[in-house]
Amino acid sequence: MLPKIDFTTTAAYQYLTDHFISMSETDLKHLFKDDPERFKKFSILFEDILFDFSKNRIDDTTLALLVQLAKECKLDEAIKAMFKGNKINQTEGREVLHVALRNQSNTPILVEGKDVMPEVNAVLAKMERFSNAIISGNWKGYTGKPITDVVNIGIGGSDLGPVMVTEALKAYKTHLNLHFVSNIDGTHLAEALKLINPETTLFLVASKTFTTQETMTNAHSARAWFLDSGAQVEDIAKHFAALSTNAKDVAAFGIDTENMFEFWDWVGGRYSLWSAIGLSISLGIGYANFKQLLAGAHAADQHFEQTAFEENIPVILGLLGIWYINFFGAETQAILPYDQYMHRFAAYFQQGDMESNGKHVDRNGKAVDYETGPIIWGEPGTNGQHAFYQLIHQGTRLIPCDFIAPAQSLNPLGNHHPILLSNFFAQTEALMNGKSEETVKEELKDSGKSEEQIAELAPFKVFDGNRPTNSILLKKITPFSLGSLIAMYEHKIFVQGIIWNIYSFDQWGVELGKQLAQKIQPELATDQQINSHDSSTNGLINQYKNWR
Ligand SMILES: O=P(O)(O)OC[C@H]1O[C@@H](O)[C@@H](O)[C@@H](O)[C@@H]1O
Repeated sequence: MLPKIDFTTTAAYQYLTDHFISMSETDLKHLFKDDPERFKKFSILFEDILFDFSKNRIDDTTLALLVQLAKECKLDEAIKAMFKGNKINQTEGREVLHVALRNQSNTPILVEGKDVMPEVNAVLAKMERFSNAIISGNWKGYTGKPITDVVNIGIGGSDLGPVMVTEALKAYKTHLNLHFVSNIDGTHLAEALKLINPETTLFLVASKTFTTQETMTNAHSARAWFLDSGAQVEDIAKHFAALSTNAKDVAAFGIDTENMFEFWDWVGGRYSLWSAIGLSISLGIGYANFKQLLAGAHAADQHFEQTAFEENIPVILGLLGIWYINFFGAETQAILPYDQYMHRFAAYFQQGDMESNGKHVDRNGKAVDYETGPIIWGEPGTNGQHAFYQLIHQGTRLIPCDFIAPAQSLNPLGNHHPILLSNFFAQTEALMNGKSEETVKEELKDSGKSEEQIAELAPFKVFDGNRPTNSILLKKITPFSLGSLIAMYEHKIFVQGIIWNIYSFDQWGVELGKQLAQKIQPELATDQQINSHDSSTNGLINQYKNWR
């Protein structure tokens, strides 16, 4: 079981409350001037990842108090409980063991006394055989042609991870073309079907529960399209595979259980890209690269499990978030990858973070009186710079930002990469240092403006600075380094959930809308006017009926 401590009652929280008063007045650039060792002190090199957290509004005392907070909240105990396979997802009565999926050390991990590693390894071996057969062309479609296209049909955790990873690692792509269909909007499937040939397409029906309405509807439509093209029911075995925990419903759908890749209810949907849900990744970049992804995540798991909190990247990432959310009142967290391939990284962690920590009831079942999960958002640099950075630089809100960039480009084209990285370095510097009124006035004077014009324009051109950022510089985006990075962000979510005393691994908040949609669906079947809801919902439904 997890500890149930209200972090606002700890001694560290009280000290931090006092300490915050002085830190909120402190300017980051002065902290750098006062301490030449600051970068060295507040940065961590892990494998080929440099995590620089020195441009945060912290000093030695802040870090020590945040670490004390983690200790008082018994984070160490909670980490052990997760890795040991305790049922820490208490509201669903489940273990939380995505770490077992990438446990390359193969040390036994017990679920109710039984080692799960043999099962994990067996599914991985099956994924390897299957991936090799498809990629090599040995696996033939029903007319004897090799597979050229793979369509992953899944949503949420059964979609976002594979999409993000296969995009981020596109440079490692096999010859297979990947397509992802998630939305119930028929447009999503219809557009994918335009691009593929049933004779050479493999559909992966990815759903932990195998009951999700969007996925099952899309899967049935894909199956109907396949059969309409002239294929027979017995041909389905060559063109459909299932990634699921629900063998019964997979068989009922008509997918040969030989083509079922299993995982287990101790894998949360948003933590499942490491499981059979990652089959599209293995097909898209090859099994050897998929294995490297797991190895990178495992290295990060070991770092998280074994490193002192002061040197522990996920712990520090998590604590910095607590510092900004619960003391500075920050509401959002931007994730800004300076890598076009990582364009879905922020979207992926929107689910990872917001579905995990978007909770307002603590582990005692009581409503919390403090803020929990941040709003996660972001787009790749430099596009974001020309869109929303204005607000980050000069808006009224404090927005902690994570800047992520690879030192080596996978497409070294002319001088693109040095230009990209000069922007990466410049942005965190600009956010920290800002631009003083004095400098603004000097610049305006140099550009030939009159005294009057200078006085008029200057206020608009001042940057307060003192805006906090993390910089994560990777040597290169590889399957290994990406695996490590994702795992670190996963564990950051865990750290924050423990401190906020919430359950991070359930997602009851997604249910209500689903239930109501189930009720409304039959109401849309007739042209009869509806009056069973509030006047807004009735009005919208009735107008829809008039217009359809
Ligand atoms: O993988 P399945 O079971 O289709 O679930 C897909 C998604 O459904 C949502 O409602 C959430 O519960 C997500 O966590 C989950 O990833």
